[in-house]
Amino acid sequence: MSSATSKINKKFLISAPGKVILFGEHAVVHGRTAVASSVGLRSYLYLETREEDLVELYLPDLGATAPFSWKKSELLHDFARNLKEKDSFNQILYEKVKKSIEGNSLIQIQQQQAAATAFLYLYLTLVHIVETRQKDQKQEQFGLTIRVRSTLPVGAGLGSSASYSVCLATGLLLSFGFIDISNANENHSIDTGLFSSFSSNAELINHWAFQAETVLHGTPSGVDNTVATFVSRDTRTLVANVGVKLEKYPGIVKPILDAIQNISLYFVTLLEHVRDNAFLENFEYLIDSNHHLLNSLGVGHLALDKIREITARHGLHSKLTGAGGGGCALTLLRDDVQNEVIGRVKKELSEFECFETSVGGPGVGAINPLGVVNVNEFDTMEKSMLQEISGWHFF
Ligand SMILES: Nc1ncnc2c1ncn2[C@@H]1O[C@H](COP(=O)(O)OP(=O)(O)OP(=O)(O)O)[C@@H](O)[C@H]1O
Ligand SMILES: C[C@@](O)(CCO)CC(=O)[O-]
Repeated sequence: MSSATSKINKKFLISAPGKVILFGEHAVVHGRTAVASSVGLRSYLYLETREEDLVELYLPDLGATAPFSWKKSELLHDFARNLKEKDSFNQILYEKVKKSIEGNSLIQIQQQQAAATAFLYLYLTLVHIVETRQKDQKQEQFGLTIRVRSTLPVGAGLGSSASYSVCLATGLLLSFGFIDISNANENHSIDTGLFSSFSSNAELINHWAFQAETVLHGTPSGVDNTVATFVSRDTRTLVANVGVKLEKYPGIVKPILDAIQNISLYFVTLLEHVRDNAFLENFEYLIDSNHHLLNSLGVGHLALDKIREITARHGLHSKLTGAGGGGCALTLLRDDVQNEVIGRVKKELSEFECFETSVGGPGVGAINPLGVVNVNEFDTMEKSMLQEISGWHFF
Protein backbone atom coordinates (compact mmCIF):
# COMPACT_ATOMS: atom_id res chain seq x y z
CA MET A 1 0.00 0.00 0.00
CA SER A 2 1.38 3.41 -0.89
CA SER A 3 1.06 6.44 1.36
CA ALA A 4 -2.48 7.35 2.28
CA THR A 5 -1.48 10.76 3.50
CA SER A 6 0.07 12.31 0.42
CA LYS A 7 -0.74 15.98 0.02
CA ILE A 8 -0.72 15.69 -3.77
CA ASN A 9 -4.12 16.52 -5.21
CA LYS A 10 -5.27 13.22 -6.72
CA LYS A 11 -7.86 12.95 -9.47
CA PHE A 12 -9.49 9.86 -10.86
CA LEU A 13 -12.22 9.09 -13.34
CA ILE A 14 -13.77 5.66 -12.89
CA SER A 15 -16.26 3.79 -15.01
CA ALA A 16 -18.14 0.53 -14.42
CA PRO A 17 -20.79 -1.26 -16.49
CA GLY A 18 -24.34 -2.24 -15.70
CA LYS A 19 -25.52 -5.82 -16.12
CA VAL A 20 -28.29 -7.76 -17.73
CA ILE A 21 -29.54 -11.23 -16.80
CA LEU A 22 -29.91 -13.09 -20.07
CA PHE A 23 -31.21 -16.34 -18.61
CA GLY A 24 -31.90 -17.96 -15.26
CA GLU A 25 -33.29 -15.21 -12.98
CA HIS A 26 -35.23 -16.64 -10.03
CA ALA A 27 -33.97 -20.15 -10.82
CA VAL A 28 -30.54 -18.95 -9.65
CA VAL A 29 -32.00 -18.26 -6.21
CA HIS A 30 -32.71 -22.01 -5.97
CA GLY A 31 -29.25 -23.18 -6.95
CA ARG A 32 -29.67 -23.25 -10.72
CA THR A 33 -27.34 -21.58 -13.23
CA ALA A 34 -28.00 -18.10 -14.58
CA VAL A 35 -26.25 -16.26 -17.41
CA ALA A 36 -25.59 -12.57 -16.89
CA SER A 37 -23.47 -10.12 -18.83
CA SER A 38 -22.12 -6.61 -18.60
CA VAL A 39 -23.81 -4.04 -20.85
CA GLY A 40 -22.49 -1.00 -22.70
CA LEU A 41 -24.35 1.42 -20.41
CA ARG A 42 -22.06 2.54 -17.60
CA SER A 43 -21.71 4.70 -14.49
CA TYR A 44 -18.96 7.30 -14.27
CA LEU A 45 -17.45 8.67 -11.07
CA TYR A 46 -15.17 11.70 -10.86
CA LEU A 47 -13.07 11.95 -7.71
CA GLU A 48 -10.73 14.70 -6.61
CA THR A 49 -8.95 14.88 -3.27
CA ARG A 50 -8.91 18.30 -1.62
CA GLU A 51 -7.12 19.88 1.28
CA GLU A 52 -10.17 21.61 2.77
CA ASP A 53 -12.07 20.05 5.64
CA LEU A 54 -14.84 18.92 3.29
CA VAL A 55 -16.27 15.74 1.86
CA GLU A 56 -18.72 16.25 -1.00
CA LEU A 57 -20.85 13.77 -2.90
CA TYR A 58 -22.88 15.03 -5.86
CA LEU A 59 -25.55 12.74 -7.34
CA PRO A 60 -27.36 14.69 -10.07
CA ASP A 61 -28.94 11.58 -11.63
CA LEU A 62 -31.00 11.13 -8.48
CA GLY A 63 -32.44 14.64 -8.72
CA ALA A 64 -29.89 16.30 -6.43
CA THR A 65 -29.25 19.92 -7.30
CA ALA A 66 -26.45 20.36 -4.78
CA PRO A 67 -23.91 17.96 -3.31
CA PHE A 68 -24.18 16.27 0.05
CA SER A 69 -21.53 18.13 1.99
CA TRP A 70 -19.99 17.09 5.28
CA LYS A 71 -17.16 18.53 7.36
CA LYS A 72 -14.56 15.81 7.25
CA SER A 73 -13.43 16.55 10.83
CA GLU A 74 -17.01 16.25 12.15
CA LEU A 75 -17.58 13.00 10.30
CA LEU A 76 -14.40 11.51 11.70
CA HIS A 77 -15.10 12.80 15.19
CA ASP A 78 -18.66 11.39 15.28
CA PHE A 79 -17.63 8.07 13.90
CA ALA A 80 -14.50 7.56 15.94
CA ARG A 81 -16.60 6.83 19.03
CA ASN A 82 -19.15 4.65 17.31
CA LEU A 83 -17.28 2.58 14.81
CA LYS A 84 -17.37 -0.57 16.86
CA GLU A 85 -21.05 -0.39 17.85
CA LYS A 86 -22.76 -1.29 14.62
CA ASP A 87 -26.26 -0.13 15.50
CA SER A 88 -25.08 3.22 16.61
CA PHE A 89 -22.85 3.48 13.53
CA ASN A 90 -25.90 2.85 11.34
CA GLN A 91 -27.93 5.37 13.29
CA ILE A 92 -25.27 8.02 12.72
CA LEU A 93 -25.14 7.22 9.02
CA TYR A 94 -28.89 7.70 8.93
CA GLU A 95 -28.66 11.07 10.69
CA LYS A 96 -25.91 12.26 8.36
CA VAL A 97 -27.87 11.58 5.20
CA LYS A 98 -31.24 12.61 6.63
CA LYS A 99 -30.13 16.13 7.41
CA SER A 100 -28.77 16.81 3.99
CA ILE A 101 -31.85 16.18 1.85
CA GLU A 102 -34.11 18.89 0.48
CA GLY A 103 -37.04 18.68 -1.94
CA ASN A 104 -37.34 15.81 -4.44
CA SER A 105 -39.85 12.98 -4.67
CA LEU A 106 -39.94 10.32 -1.97
CA ILE A 107 -38.29 7.80 -4.28
CA GLN A 108 -35.48 10.21 -5.15
CA ILE A 109 -34.94 11.02 -1.49
CA GLN A 110 -34.68 7.32 -0.69
CA GLN A 111 -32.32 6.77 -3.61
CA GLN A 112 -30.09 9.67 -2.56
CA GLN A 113 -30.06 8.54 1.06
CA ALA A 114 -29.21 4.99 0.05
CA ALA A 115 -26.38 6.15 -2.21
CA ALA A 116 -25.00 8.57 0.39
CA THR A 117 -25.22 5.96 3.16
CA ALA A 118 -23.28 3.46 1.06
CA PHE A 119 -20.65 6.13 0.35
CA LEU A 120 -20.25 7.14 4.01
CA TYR A 121 -20.06 3.53 5.09
CA LEU A 122 -17.21 2.78 2.68
CA TYR A 123 -15.42 6.09 3.21
CA LEU A 124 -15.44 5.93 6.99
CA THR A 125 -14.55 2.26 7.16
CA LEU A 126 -11.56 2.83 4.87
CA VAL A 127 -10.49 5.94 6.80
CA HIS A 128 -10.62 3.85 9.96
CA ILE A 129 -8.45 1.15 8.38
CA VAL A 130 -5.91 3.70 7.19
CA GLU A 131 -5.81 5.39 10.58
CA THR A 132 -5.38 2.10 12.43
CA ARG A 133 -2.50 1.12 10.15
CA GLN A 134 -0.80 4.44 10.65
CA LYS A 135 -1.66 5.21 14.24
CA ASP A 136 1.92 6.17 15.06
CA GLN A 137 2.14 8.64 12.21
CA LYS A 138 0.72 12.13 11.95
CA GLN A 139 -2.65 11.99 10.21
CA GLU A 140 -3.25 14.23 7.23
CA GLN A 141 -6.53 12.83 5.93
CA PHE A 142 -7.64 14.65 2.83
CA GLY A 143 -11.08 15.87 1.86
CA LEU A 144 -12.87 14.63 -1.24
CA THR A 145 -15.11 15.75 -4.04
CA ILE A 146 -17.04 12.94 -5.72
CA ARG A 147 -19.65 13.21 -8.45
CA VAL A 148 -21.45 10.39 -10.21
CA ARG A 149 -23.28 10.28 -13.51
CA SER A 150 -24.60 7.23 -15.29
CA THR A 151 -26.06 6.25 -18.63
CA LEU A 152 -27.90 3.45 -16.80
CA PRO A 153 -31.52 3.85 -15.74
CA VAL A 154 -31.77 3.86 -11.94
CA GLY A 155 -33.70 0.99 -10.38
CA ALA A 156 -34.75 -0.64 -13.66
CA GLY A 157 -32.99 -3.96 -13.18
CA LEU A 158 -29.86 -3.11 -15.16
CA GLY A 159 -27.56 -3.11 -12.15
CA SER A 160 -27.19 0.63 -11.60
CA SER A 161 -26.56 0.07 -7.89
CA ALA A 162 -23.80 -2.48 -8.47
CA SER A 163 -22.24 -0.20 -11.05
CA TYR A 164 -22.39 2.74 -8.60
CA SER A 165 -20.94 0.58 -5.80
CA VAL A 166 -18.07 -0.64 -7.97
CA CYS A 167 -17.24 2.95 -9.00
CA LEU A 168 -17.34 4.09 -5.37
CA ALA A 169 -15.16 1.25 -4.09
CA THR A 170 -12.63 1.76 -6.90
CA GLY A 171 -12.48 5.53 -6.42
CA LEU A 172 -11.99 5.28 -2.67
CA LEU A 173 -9.43 2.46 -2.88
CA LEU A 174 -7.47 4.49 -5.46
CA SER A 175 -7.62 7.70 -3.45
CA PHE A 176 -6.40 5.96 -0.28
CA GLY A 177 -3.60 4.28 -2.23
CA PHE A 178 -4.78 0.69 -1.70
CA ILE A 179 -4.72 0.14 -5.46
CA ASP A 180 -2.97 1.82 -8.35
CA ILE A 181 -3.96 2.55 -11.93
CA SER A 182 -0.48 1.66 -13.19
CA ASN A 183 -0.89 -2.06 -12.40
CA ALA A 184 -4.66 -2.17 -12.76
CA ASN A 185 -5.09 -5.65 -14.22
CA GLU A 186 -2.02 -7.40 -12.85
CA ASN A 187 -2.49 -10.29 -10.49
CA HIS A 188 -0.55 -9.49 -7.36
CA SER A 189 -1.08 -10.09 -3.71
CA ILE A 190 -2.54 -7.17 -1.79
CA ASP A 191 -2.08 -7.38 1.94
CA THR A 192 -4.09 -4.56 3.40
CA GLY A 193 -3.25 -5.51 6.95
CA LEU A 194 -6.63 -5.22 8.60
CA PHE A 195 -8.67 -7.24 6.18
CA SER A 196 -7.83 -10.44 4.35
CA SER A 197 -5.41 -10.42 1.46
CA PHE A 198 -6.54 -10.43 -2.13
CA SER A 199 -4.85 -11.77 -5.23
CA SER A 200 -5.87 -8.95 -7.56
CA ASN A 201 -7.12 -5.38 -7.55
CA ALA A 202 -10.38 -6.60 -9.05
CA GLU A 203 -10.94 -8.98 -6.13
CA LEU A 204 -10.34 -6.19 -3.62
CA ILE A 205 -12.69 -3.85 -5.48
CA ASN A 206 -15.32 -6.56 -5.62
CA HIS A 207 -15.06 -7.13 -1.86
CA TRP A 208 -15.67 -3.45 -1.05
CA ALA A 209 -18.30 -2.97 -3.75
CA PHE A 210 -20.18 -5.84 -2.14
CA GLN A 211 -20.06 -4.02 1.21
CA ALA A 212 -21.60 -0.98 -0.46
CA GLU A 213 -24.23 -3.15 -2.15
CA THR A 214 -25.15 -4.63 1.20
CA VAL A 215 -25.81 -1.14 2.50
CA LEU A 216 -27.72 -0.13 -0.64
CA HIS A 217 -29.98 -3.12 -0.36
CA GLY A 218 -30.83 -2.48 3.25
CA THR A 219 -29.22 -5.38 5.06
CA PRO A 220 -27.59 -3.47 7.95
CA SER A 221 -30.07 -2.98 10.75
CA GLY A 222 -31.35 0.45 11.73
CA VAL A 223 -31.37 2.12 8.37
CA ASP A 224 -33.61 -0.24 6.42
CA ASN A 225 -36.23 2.39 5.81
CA THR A 226 -33.66 4.75 4.49
CA VAL A 227 -31.76 2.48 2.24
CA ALA A 228 -34.42 0.15 0.84
CA THR A 229 -35.65 1.35 -2.52
CA PHE A 230 -39.02 0.32 -3.91
CA VAL A 231 -37.44 -1.87 -6.56
CA SER A 232 -35.43 -3.97 -4.19
CA ARG A 233 -38.47 -4.44 -1.94
CA ASP A 234 -40.42 -5.71 -4.97
CA THR A 235 -37.58 -8.05 -5.84
CA ARG A 236 -37.66 -9.52 -2.36
CA THR A 237 -41.41 -10.12 -2.60
CA LEU A 238 -41.19 -11.70 -6.04
CA VAL A 239 -38.35 -13.95 -4.96
CA ALA A 240 -40.27 -14.95 -1.84
CA ASN A 241 -43.40 -15.75 -3.86
CA VAL A 242 -41.48 -18.14 -6.09
CA GLY A 243 -40.18 -19.82 -2.93
CA VAL A 244 -43.74 -20.25 -1.68
CA LYS A 245 -44.81 -21.80 -5.01
CA LEU A 246 -41.85 -24.18 -4.92
CA GLU A 247 -42.86 -25.38 -1.49
CA LYS A 248 -46.51 -25.70 -2.39
CA TYR A 249 -46.11 -27.32 -5.83
CA PRO A 250 -42.67 -28.97 -5.84
CA GLY A 251 -43.65 -31.49 -8.52
CA ILE A 252 -44.45 -28.64 -10.90
CA VAL A 253 -42.07 -25.86 -9.92
CA LYS A 254 -38.92 -28.00 -9.63
CA PRO A 255 -39.10 -29.12 -13.27
CA ILE A 256 -39.70 -25.49 -14.30
CA LEU A 257 -36.54 -24.44 -12.45
CA ASP A 258 -34.67 -27.37 -14.03
CA ALA A 259 -35.89 -26.34 -17.49
CA ILE A 260 -34.62 -22.81 -16.86
CA GLN A 261 -31.31 -24.27 -15.74
CA ASN A 262 -31.13 -26.22 -19.00
CA ILE A 263 -31.79 -23.03 -20.95
CA SER A 264 -28.79 -21.38 -19.27
CA LEU A 265 -26.58 -24.40 -19.84
CA TYR A 266 -27.68 -24.77 -23.47
CA PHE A 267 -26.95 -21.09 -24.06
CA VAL A 268 -23.41 -21.57 -22.73
CA THR A 269 -22.82 -24.37 -25.24
CA LEU A 270 -24.34 -22.21 -28.00
CA LEU A 271 -21.73 -19.53 -27.31
CA GLU A 272 -19.12 -21.85 -28.80
CA HIS A 273 -21.02 -21.71 -32.09
CA VAL A 274 -21.93 -18.06 -32.46
CA ARG A 275 -21.03 -18.09 -36.14
CA ASP A 276 -23.34 -21.01 -36.96
CA ASN A 277 -26.45 -20.14 -38.95
CA ALA A 278 -28.67 -21.68 -36.30
CA PHE A 279 -27.18 -19.62 -33.44
CA LEU A 280 -29.69 -16.78 -33.55
CA GLU A 281 -32.67 -19.07 -34.11
CA ASN A 282 -31.66 -21.09 -31.03
CA PHE A 283 -30.97 -17.94 -29.02
CA GLU A 284 -34.44 -16.64 -29.85
CA TYR A 285 -36.06 -19.94 -28.88
CA LEU A 286 -34.31 -19.77 -25.50
CA ILE A 287 -35.50 -16.19 -24.98
CA ASP A 288 -39.11 -17.18 -25.67
CA SER A 289 -38.99 -20.33 -23.56
CA ASN A 290 -37.36 -18.64 -20.58
CA HIS A 291 -39.97 -15.90 -20.67
CA HIS A 292 -42.88 -18.35 -20.64
CA LEU A 293 -41.31 -20.37 -17.84
CA LEU A 294 -40.91 -17.19 -15.78
CA ASN A 295 -44.56 -16.42 -16.42
CA SER A 296 -45.47 -19.83 -15.07
CA LEU A 297 -43.51 -19.01 -11.91
CA GLY A 298 -45.85 -16.05 -11.47
CA VAL A 299 -43.31 -13.27 -11.96
CA GLY A 300 -44.66 -12.02 -15.30
CA HIS A 301 -46.63 -8.87 -15.94
CA LEU A 302 -49.12 -7.71 -18.58
CA ALA A 303 -46.80 -4.88 -19.59
CA LEU A 304 -43.97 -7.34 -20.20
CA ASP A 305 -46.22 -9.46 -22.39
CA LYS A 306 -47.28 -6.34 -24.26
CA ILE A 307 -43.62 -5.60 -25.02
CA ARG A 308 -43.24 -9.15 -26.29
CA GLU A 309 -46.29 -8.77 -28.50
CA ILE A 310 -45.18 -5.46 -30.00
CA THR A 311 -41.64 -6.63 -30.69
CA ALA A 312 -42.88 -9.99 -32.06
CA ARG A 313 -44.91 -8.10 -34.70
CA HIS A 314 -41.54 -6.99 -36.06
CA GLY A 315 -39.93 -10.42 -35.82
CA LEU A 316 -38.08 -9.62 -32.59
CA HIS A 317 -37.90 -11.76 -29.46
CA SER A 318 -38.14 -10.42 -25.90
CA LYS A 319 -38.15 -11.75 -22.37
CA LEU A 320 -38.43 -10.26 -18.93
CA THR A 321 -35.07 -9.74 -17.28
CA GLY A 322 -34.34 -9.42 -13.58
CA ALA A 323 -37.00 -9.88 -10.95
CA GLY A 324 -40.03 -9.32 -13.19
CA GLY A 325 -43.45 -8.25 -11.92
CA GLY A 326 -43.01 -5.17 -14.12
CA GLY A 327 -39.42 -3.97 -14.23
CA CYS A 328 -37.50 -4.61 -17.37
CA ALA A 329 -37.67 -6.63 -20.59
CA LEU A 330 -34.83 -7.31 -23.00
CA THR A 331 -35.28 -7.53 -26.76
CA LEU A 332 -32.62 -9.12 -28.93
CA LEU A 333 -31.64 -6.85 -31.84
CA ARG A 334 -29.93 -9.07 -34.38
CA ASP A 335 -27.26 -7.39 -36.54
CA ASP A 336 -29.52 -7.73 -39.58
CA VAL A 337 -32.36 -5.68 -38.06
CA GLN A 338 -32.62 -2.40 -39.96
CA ASN A 339 -32.46 0.91 -38.09
CA GLU A 340 -35.81 1.80 -39.59
CA VAL A 341 -37.41 -1.25 -37.94
CA ILE A 342 -35.77 -0.38 -34.63
CA GLY A 343 -37.17 3.14 -34.94
CA ARG A 344 -40.67 1.82 -35.60
CA VAL A 345 -40.54 -0.62 -32.69
CA LYS A 346 -39.33 2.12 -30.34
CA LYS A 347 -42.21 4.32 -31.46
CA GLU A 348 -44.73 1.58 -30.75
CA LEU A 349 -43.09 1.10 -27.37
CA SER A 350 -43.31 4.81 -26.59
CA GLU A 351 -45.22 4.20 -23.36
CA PHE A 352 -42.09 2.40 -22.10
CA GLU A 353 -38.56 3.69 -21.73
CA CYS A 354 -36.18 2.07 -24.23
CA PHE A 355 -32.40 1.76 -23.88
CA GLU A 356 -30.34 0.45 -26.77
CA THR A 357 -27.05 -1.10 -25.71
CA SER A 358 -24.54 -3.80 -26.48
CA VAL A 359 -24.13 -6.95 -24.39
CA GLY A 360 -20.64 -7.71 -23.07
CA GLY A 361 -17.69 -5.37 -22.78
CA PRO A 362 -15.11 -4.41 -20.19
CA GLY A 363 -15.55 -4.23 -16.44
CA VAL A 364 -14.39 -1.45 -14.14
CA GLY A 365 -11.75 0.92 -15.48
CA ALA A 366 -10.04 4.12 -14.34
CA ILE A 367 -7.99 6.95 -15.82
CA ASN A 368 -6.33 10.10 -14.63
CA PRO A 369 -8.77 12.70 -15.98
CA LEU A 370 -6.10 15.40 -16.30
CA GLY A 371 -6.32 16.75 -19.85
CA VAL A 372 -9.39 14.58 -20.53
CA VAL A 373 -12.14 16.17 -18.47
CA ASN A 374 -12.23 18.55 -15.51
CA VAL A 375 -14.82 18.60 -12.76
CA ASN A 376 -17.04 21.25 -14.40
CA GLU A 377 -16.97 19.51 -17.76
CA PHE A 378 -17.83 16.24 -16.04
CA ASP A 379 -20.93 17.86 -14.52
CA THR A 380 -22.20 19.43 -17.71
CA MET A 381 -21.12 17.27 -20.67
CA GLU A 382 -23.64 15.20 -22.61
CA LYS A 383 -23.74 11.69 -21.18
CA SER A 384 -23.09 10.29 -24.66
CA MET A 385 -19.72 12.12 -24.57
CA LEU A 386 -18.77 10.27 -21.38
CA GLN A 387 -19.06 7.06 -23.39
CA GLU A 388 -16.54 8.46 -25.91
CA ILE A 389 -13.75 8.80 -23.33
CA SER A 390 -10.95 6.34 -24.05
CA GLY A 391 -7.65 5.27 -22.53
CA TRP A 392 -9.14 3.33 -19.61
CA HIS A 393 -6.98 1.06 -17.49
CA PHE A 394 -9.22 -1.92 -16.81
CA PHE A 395 -8.90 -3.82 -13.55
N1 LIG B 1 -26.36 7.27 -11.16
C1 LIG B 1 -26.44 7.03 -9.86
N2 LIG B 1 -26.01 7.93 -8.97
C2 LIG B 1 -26.06 7.68 -7.66
N3 LIG B 1 -26.58 6.55 -7.11
C3 LIG B 1 -27.04 5.63 -7.95
C4 LIG B 1 -27.01 5.81 -9.35
N4 LIG B 1 -27.55 4.73 -9.92
C5 LIG B 1 -27.93 3.91 -8.90
N5 LIG B 1 -27.63 4.44 -7.72
C6 LIG B 1 -27.90 3.86 -6.40
O1 LIG B 1 -28.42 2.55 -6.59
C7 LIG B 1 -29.78 2.44 -6.16
C8 LIG B 1 -30.60 1.61 -7.17
O2 LIG B 1 -30.54 0.27 -6.76
P1 LIG B 1 -31.63 -0.81 -7.23
O3 LIG B 1 -31.12 -2.14 -6.83
O4 LIG B 1 -32.95 -0.35 -6.78
O5 LIG B 1 -31.66 -0.65 -8.80
P2 LIG B 1 -30.78 -1.31 -9.94
O6 LIG B 1 -29.41 -1.64 -9.41
O7 LIG B 1 -30.80 -0.39 -11.10
O8 LIG B 1 -31.59 -2.61 -10.28
P3 LIG B 1 -31.20 -4.16 -10.04
O9 LIG B 1 -30.46 -4.26 -8.73
O10 LIG B 1 -32.54 -4.84 -10.02
O11 LIG B 1 -30.37 -4.52 -11.23
C9 LIG B 1 -30.28 3.88 -6.12
O12 LIG B 1 -31.27 4.01 -5.14
C10 LIG B 1 -29.03 4.66 -5.74
O13 LIG B 1 -28.85 4.65 -4.35
C1 LIG C 1 -34.76 -12.47 -9.29
C2 LIG C 1 -33.27 -12.51 -9.17
O1 LIG C 1 -32.81 -13.79 -9.63
C3 LIG C 1 -32.62 -11.47 -10.04
C4 LIG C 1 -33.05 -10.07 -9.76
O2 LIG C 1 -32.34 -9.14 -10.60
C5 LIG C 1 -32.90 -12.34 -7.72
C6 LIG C 1 -31.46 -12.69 -7.41
O3 LIG C 1 -30.81 -13.44 -8.14
O4 LIG C 1 -30.98 -12.19 -6.36
